Amino acid sequence: MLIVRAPATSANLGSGFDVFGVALDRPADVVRVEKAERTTIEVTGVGSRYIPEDPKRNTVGAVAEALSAPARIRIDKGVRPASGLGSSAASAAAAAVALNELYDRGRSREELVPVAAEGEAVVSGAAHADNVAPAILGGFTVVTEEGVTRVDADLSLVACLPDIVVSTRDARSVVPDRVALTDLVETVGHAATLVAGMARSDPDLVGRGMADGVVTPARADLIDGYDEVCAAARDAGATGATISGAGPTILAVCRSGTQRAVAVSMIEAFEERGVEAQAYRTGVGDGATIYR
Ligand SMILES: Nc1ncnc2c1ncn2[C@@H]1O[C@H](COP(=O)(O)OP(=O)(O)OP(=O)(O)O)[C@@H](O)[C@H]1O
Ligand SMILES: N[C@@H](CCO)C(=O)O
Repeated sequence: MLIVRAPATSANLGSGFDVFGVALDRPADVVRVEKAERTTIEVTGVGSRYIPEDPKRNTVGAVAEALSAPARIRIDKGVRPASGLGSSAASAAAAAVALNELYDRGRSREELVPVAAEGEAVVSGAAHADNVAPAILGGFTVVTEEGVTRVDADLSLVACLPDIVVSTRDARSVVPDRVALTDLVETVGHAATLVAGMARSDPDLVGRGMADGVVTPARADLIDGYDEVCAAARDAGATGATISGAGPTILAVCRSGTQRAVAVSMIEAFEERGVEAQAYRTGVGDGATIYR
């Protein structure tokens, strides 16, 4: 048997829709795999009752198929599904790394990114890799058609998860399919600022670069209290806050020493709207890790 842990991830970071992603220290999924005649899946842990065990409907089933690696797969969920924390991607990434090792397929970590993205197509209809890339490689990642670029970064983060469910499929349906040139120019500026900030582990640049006037405003209505929670995070010392992935989690970047205050303020702002929430005090983390 092989055991692999893969982390939660936060995609988009505002200006990098379907391109940027970052691995978080926590939470994480743990996946156990054993060779078998055919693939079977068991799911336990956070939100497991909402996750199908049918290999055709679970992200790890698509990964096993793509690697021709049938297995008994047990998933212990630490990342709540439909959270905006790359729940489906964490399982897919862990399964890709585990099955590659179990069957000695010899794929590099970079080569496993499109394999794990096959799993994402099962749940959201698109094989986007912005969650699976950081879940496999760790750090901050930039995904394009040409491949993945990885940047090491060290940042203090808060991921605040309200008791609201937003499915990626629904959140994608509200994204505009055209942008004006002025919006494009502004987005390129923000995205470039964010990448420079990641390369320098500079929370001010990253926070500034998270601004986005295209996708985020269209999705903000799906999260009750979005504006208030972002404002509370900034007032408590965050340099920026935005929707994590497709939401409803809100990701905040913290100045040194402000992480606890940011977490508390975000929870309280949700509570003022009558929404329960929990906050992960986290940072930029490693990718999938194999435990034999
Ligand atoms: N192994 C899995 N883990 C979690 N969700 C899964 C898995 N396999 C299938 N799903 C389904 O995927 C959906 C959750 O994925 P979704 O992409 O909506 O959320 P997320 O991964 O938390 O968010 P995001 O991609 O925005 O960060 C649920 O409908 C769930 O049943
Ligand atoms: N980039 C994706 C991430 C969610 O899976 C989105 O925002 O729809």
